[in-house]
Amino acid sequence: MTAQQEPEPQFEAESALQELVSTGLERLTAEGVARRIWERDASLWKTDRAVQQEIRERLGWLTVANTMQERLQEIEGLVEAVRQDGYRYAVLLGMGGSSLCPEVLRLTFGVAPGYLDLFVLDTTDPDTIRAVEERIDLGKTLFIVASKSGETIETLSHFRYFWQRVSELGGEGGAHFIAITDPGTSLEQLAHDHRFRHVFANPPDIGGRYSALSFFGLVPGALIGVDIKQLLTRAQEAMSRCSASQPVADNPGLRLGAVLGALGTHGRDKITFVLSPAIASYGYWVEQLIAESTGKEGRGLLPVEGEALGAPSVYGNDRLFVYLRLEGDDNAALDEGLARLRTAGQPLVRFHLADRYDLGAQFFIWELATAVAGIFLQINAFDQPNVQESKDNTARLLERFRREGKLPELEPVISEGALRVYGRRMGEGKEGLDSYLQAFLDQVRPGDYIALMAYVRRSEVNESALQALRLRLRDRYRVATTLGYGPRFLHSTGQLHKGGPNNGVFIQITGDVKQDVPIPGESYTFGILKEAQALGDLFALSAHERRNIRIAIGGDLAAGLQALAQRLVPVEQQGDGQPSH
Ligand SMILES: O=P(O)(O)OC[C@H]1O[C@](O)(CO)[C@@H](O)[C@@H]1O
Repeated sequence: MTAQQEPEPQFEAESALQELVSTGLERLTAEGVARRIWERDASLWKTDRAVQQEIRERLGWLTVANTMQERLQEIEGLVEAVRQDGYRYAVLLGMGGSSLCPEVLRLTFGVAPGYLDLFVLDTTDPDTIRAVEERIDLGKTLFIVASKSGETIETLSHFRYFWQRVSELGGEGGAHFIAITDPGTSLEQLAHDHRFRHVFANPPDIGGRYSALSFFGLVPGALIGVDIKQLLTRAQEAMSRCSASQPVADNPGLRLGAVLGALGTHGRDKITFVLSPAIASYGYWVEQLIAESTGKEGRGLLPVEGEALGAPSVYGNDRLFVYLRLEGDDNAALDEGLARLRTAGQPLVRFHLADRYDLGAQFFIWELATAVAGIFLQINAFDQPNVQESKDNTARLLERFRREGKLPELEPVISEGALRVYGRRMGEGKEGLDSYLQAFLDQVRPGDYIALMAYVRRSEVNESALQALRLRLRDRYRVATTLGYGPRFLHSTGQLHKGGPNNGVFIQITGDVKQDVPIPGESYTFGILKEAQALGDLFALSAHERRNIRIAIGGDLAAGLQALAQRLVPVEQQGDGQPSH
């Protein structure tokens, strides 16, 4: 069969890897996995009865596209009403699964004429909150409070802040707010108490990261003018291609799941996304899906998103590349870079997207494939047990702040210029900044990954400095790298960091807050909350004996990041893998 005739996704690899996947597909066929998934047979993942019950309550994503086709009127009614009332902006307050699909839609489709411009607020960074506020007109802004559980601290803090700001305008504050949440949550109650304009009660049998095609993705999408009916239709087409009546070999979700599962359990566990520029943000969503679903019980797949393509020499044999190629986009450099990687023997999965609405199909296919990969990994792909640890640490730290008026201050192991480093002592002769950082990075082994966790504003300047640092580390150590912004990544790769295999090397980066923002009704500010989250996560990483350091940059962040890149990977140590574009 040629690559063209092969059903999607196409999988290109050496014969040994092809065989692993064929064996995986045979297993899926023999065990009737397609049928059992649609029958919601939770024994596919776990034997424990209680866990099976929990899993059954998380499989609503399988058919939610059908359910939502029936609920379009409710969404359209809201959109028409707010447009008529002159609203021009929407700000989504939400984390992880409650925010990532809306962000992908905004970045992929833009804003249609006459619709609302959408800002997604998924951080406690005070500078970012102020920056969003500066770009909107409060009187013409609709706030979307999105939380499945209704309990998420970031989201509730944002609500308090913006509720107060809107109240200062006078008039009916509730007209500026809608909620998306599960039935019966405290957020639903809060919305009623504050007379929100509307509450979308989401089907409760869907976990956050599987909720793209539910109200969580669709309401914000409709507000910016995305044709959500079309998005759902593409998802439904994918659902029928993945139905139990299809041969497994033609089922894109199962095929992809078999590739992820079979290769992932044989050392190729760094799923490296290469995305056409117009759909590059899809990586944010799929990163959470894979990391939070699979990273637990010491196992897991690492999604690598946003890492620019490099020369073959910078990659180890732990990668699986995935190319989502959007027809008509600027793909030349990616085509070429990937052709070189194929020649070098790297395995590759390809999907062709005819247009941007094909993302509707991709949402569904990746949800199914991730669930199937979970069968290979023998984990529950629908919980996130280790996220709670960081949250609990943060709650304890905030309690202490309430009592004592301050957070604990860590003692730096090194303080040099604008950089302060916190971590374990590295032994004699490693007391200087360079020797210490070198000793820390000397722990990196093939098959590891380096995670940059930056508690700074996601501005263009910071992003390009951090991406440059990331590539320097990859090219020097030839390992996969990730870049996450805190606290956003806590709801994405954060689960895998603590619950997955102990092959991560973690660098937490913090910067000074320019101007803090209060949280009404609390003694702590957003700045304190962010610091408590950063510390809480650091403690959780240490409790799991993960290799970690914190680097605090004082003063000018851009200059500090540049200095840091040079100290972590001095020019003379830089690798040879120049990015191919
Ligand atoms: O929608 P919620 O309940 O606010 O949760 C937000 C995110 O937090 C998590 O529960 C944990 O990180 C994610 O699974 C979820 O997407």
